[in-house]
Amino acid sequence: MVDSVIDKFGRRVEQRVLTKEPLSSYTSFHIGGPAEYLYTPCGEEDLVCALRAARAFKMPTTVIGNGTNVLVSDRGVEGLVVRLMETSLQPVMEKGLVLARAPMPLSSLLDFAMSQDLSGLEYLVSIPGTVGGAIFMNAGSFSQAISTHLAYVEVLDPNLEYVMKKHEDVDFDYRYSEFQESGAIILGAAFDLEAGDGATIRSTAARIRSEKHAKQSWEHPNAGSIFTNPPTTYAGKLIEEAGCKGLQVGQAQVSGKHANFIVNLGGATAFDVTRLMDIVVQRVYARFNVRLSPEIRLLGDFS
Ligand SMILES: Cc1cc2nc3c(=O)[nH]c(=O)nc-3n(C[C@H](O)[C@H](O)[C@H](O)COP(=O)(O)OP(=O)(O)OC[C@H]3O[C@@H](n4cnc5c(N)ncnc54)[C@H](O)[C@@H]3O)c2cc1C
Ligand SMILES: NC(=O)C1=CN([C@@H]2O[C@H](COP(=O)(O)OP(=O)(O)OC[C@H]3O[C@@H](n4cnc5c(N)ncnc54)[C@H](OP(=O)(O)O)[C@@H]3O)[C@@H](O)[C@H]2O)C=CC1
Ligand SMILES: C=C(O[C@H]1[C@H](O)[C@@H](CO)O[C@H](OP(=O)(O)OP(=O)(O)OC[C@H]2O[C@@H](n3ccc(=O)[nH]c3=O)[C@H](O)[C@@H]2O)[C@@H]1NC(C)=O)C(=O)O
Repeated sequence: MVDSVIDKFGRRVEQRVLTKEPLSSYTSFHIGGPAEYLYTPCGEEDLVCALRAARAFKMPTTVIGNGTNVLVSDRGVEGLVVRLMETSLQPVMEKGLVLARAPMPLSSLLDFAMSQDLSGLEYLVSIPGTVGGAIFMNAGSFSQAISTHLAYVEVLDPNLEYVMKKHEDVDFDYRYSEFQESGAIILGAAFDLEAGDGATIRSTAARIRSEKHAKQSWEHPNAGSIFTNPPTTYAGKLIEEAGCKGLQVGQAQVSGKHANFIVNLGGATAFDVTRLMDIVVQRVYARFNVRLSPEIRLLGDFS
């Protein structure tokens, strides 16, 4: 088996490739079957090397960050799964911009901004993903999003060419970035932040963090909000009013604390979660004539 990994990816990449690795260990839901190959690159040259190899073998490629907004199929994911998550990375300042690589945890970016008394990212507190995952999802809260203070994004386009895109040339919307359609891989980003008062920045972040922890469900593995909010209302409100709080399929349950969270009570499968999501969608539709759309990204085969 090791030989075939070397044959496919070469010696440079081989040591960091795991075969048939359960993805449940890499998702906040603690759900998911095996990746055929799971690769955590050591820098961008290695990443490109592995992607070229996958391409040469016509192998499908899937990118994950910290796995906090994904539901991975019980059958796992075919081909190469690239995990872009690296806790040792730190932001740097250059020409007045804060530069962050995609695999960096958002919390490191926030820590850095706070240490420099820079304001603008406080609303990203307690979002447990990476910088890359947050840009892909245009993550945010309280009507603010990571795109707000973005100066530019560096990506690998589908031809594996390096491209730098200015903020104004990227299509962003609520929980949407054009990367969800283009297939580009986010490598890094630059943020244009404002100088602020350190104490105010920290107290705002602390307040947002405690508000989120008070409302949201952190006691069992989950993936944050399951559905996006419809334009003029809240998914959690509709799900609660449709009588779905506490509804359970297998070990997956609509949280009793926040109805737009599904929690894994222990050993839930992706099948349990998708069945539960279907029931919630049907009940909300029957009651309010509103069709909820998933925010979480489904990876692997769900047919
Ligand atoms: C307790 C909890 C609270 C949360 N609160 C919030 C919140 O307040 N606001 C909010 O918006 N979200 C929230 N989330 C959801 C989630 O944390 C965010 O969407 C986060 O940005 C996902 O980042 P990630 O690195 O975990 O991405 P992943 O879940 O690993 O991936 C998400 C998607 O991004 C793609 N992707 C990841 N990295 C890259 C890359 N470098 N290039 C291209 N594609 C990439 C993946 O293919 C996948 O489709 C919460 C989740 C949890 C568990
Ligand atoms: N100086 C100040 O006043 C403030 C500073 N900050 C800083 O900003 C940075 C970002 O803060 P924050 O985003 O809150 O990140 P943190 O890394 O501090 O995480 C906050 C807490 O949330 C928990 N958590 C994260 N993800 C999940 C999950 N999926 N399910 C359950 N629990 C989870 C963590 O638990 P676990 O450890 O188990 O992962 C941790 O206890 C931090 O470094 C923090 O120090 C934030 C607010 C105020
Ligand atoms: C967690 C995520 O992001 C969160 C983000 O942290 C918070 C920050 O306040 O705002 C959004 O939640 P949300 O819209 O559910 O915010 P909340 O303030 O908890 O609830 C909105 C409204 O719904 C009501 N509500 C919520 C949950 C519930 O069980 N019942 C209910 O009636 C609340 O009372 C409130 O009036 C984001 N979710 C979406 C889909 O936009 C995520 O995207 O994964």
